[in-house]
Amino acid sequence: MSQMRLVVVGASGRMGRTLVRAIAEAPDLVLAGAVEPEGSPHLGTDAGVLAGLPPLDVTVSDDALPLFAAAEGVIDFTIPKASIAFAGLAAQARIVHVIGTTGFDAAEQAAVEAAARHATIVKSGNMSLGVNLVAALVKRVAATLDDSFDIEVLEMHHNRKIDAPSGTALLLGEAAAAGRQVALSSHGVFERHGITGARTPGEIGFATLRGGTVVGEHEVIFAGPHERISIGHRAEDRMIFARGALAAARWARGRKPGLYSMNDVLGLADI
Ligand SMILES: NC(=O)C1=CN([C@@H]2O[C@H](COP(=O)(O)OP(=O)(O)OC[C@H]3O[C@@H](n4cnc5c(N)ncnc54)[C@H](O)[C@@H]3O)[C@@H](O)[C@H]2O)C=CC1
Ligand SMILES: O=C(O)C1=N[C@H](C(=O)O)C[C@H](O)C1
Repeated sequence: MSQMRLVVVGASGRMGRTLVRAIAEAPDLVLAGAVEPEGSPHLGTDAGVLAGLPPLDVTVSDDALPLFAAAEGVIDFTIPKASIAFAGLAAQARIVHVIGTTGFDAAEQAAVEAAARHATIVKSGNMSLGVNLVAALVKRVAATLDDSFDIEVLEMHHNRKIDAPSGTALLLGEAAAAGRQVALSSHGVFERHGITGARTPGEIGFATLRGGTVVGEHEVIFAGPHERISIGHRAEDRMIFARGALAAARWARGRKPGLYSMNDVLGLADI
């Protein structure tokens, strides 16, 4: 099979630069374009140089559509508003769209779902094998334990992160809720402050920490009577997310339109 031509949007971001390096090291993939928004100081710069590599002869552009039209996939770790716009363009160009962006509200998530009627989209709050395996374990443990075990989801990230709780924390909360056969929307507790009253059985609590350069740490605690189970994951390098996103693009190539997750890519759905 020929090399898969990929466009990286948000190419100057922390993940964008990591993705450019990950594509450069993959013999079956080629960087076909790099996009940043209008006004970015990086427009016109070589995407390889931006990522700390020798030049790749791909300059950063703010004109996504012609690049999408000449590619087979777009890898997108940007912001929700941009990802929705890119979903429309990817559908128009009939290319694979891998979305790693987090922080979507309900309306934005609905817009992605609508785009997936015409586009092949893989979207996940965390593209790493490790976190998706942890999510499968969390679902299993939550299904096994009753409400006498309180579930709390903890996360810590670097001080530049703009959304909370993290996409991964929500993914793990959804896994716990699915195991318990409840909706996260009715059982999730995202803030505690002041005289909150005692914990309601069945709550799924979230706690967010921000500081320094932490790549991403998550822990799900099942706190029961006189014992506590803790399942966690520590990301040590953004390359785990980038390689996961590239695996998603390869998997999605040639698949019919729809909204897929990393469970589909990794074959973890039934664990
Ligand atoms: N699903 C996963 O495995 C992971 C998801 N993320 C998520 O990816 C997103 C990006 O994270 P970082 O790279 O750390 O952020 P960042 O702020 O370093 O990079 C975001 C980039 O997107 C660009 N951007 C914004 N609007 C754009 C537009 N309209 N067109 C083109 N580019 C645009 C920005 O200029 C910036 O370069 C966040 O939502 C984060 O939570 C991050 C790591 C892993
Ligand atoms: O913003 C980040 O950095 C990360 N975002 C994702 C999230 O919101 O969970 C994934 C990873 O933890 C890093």
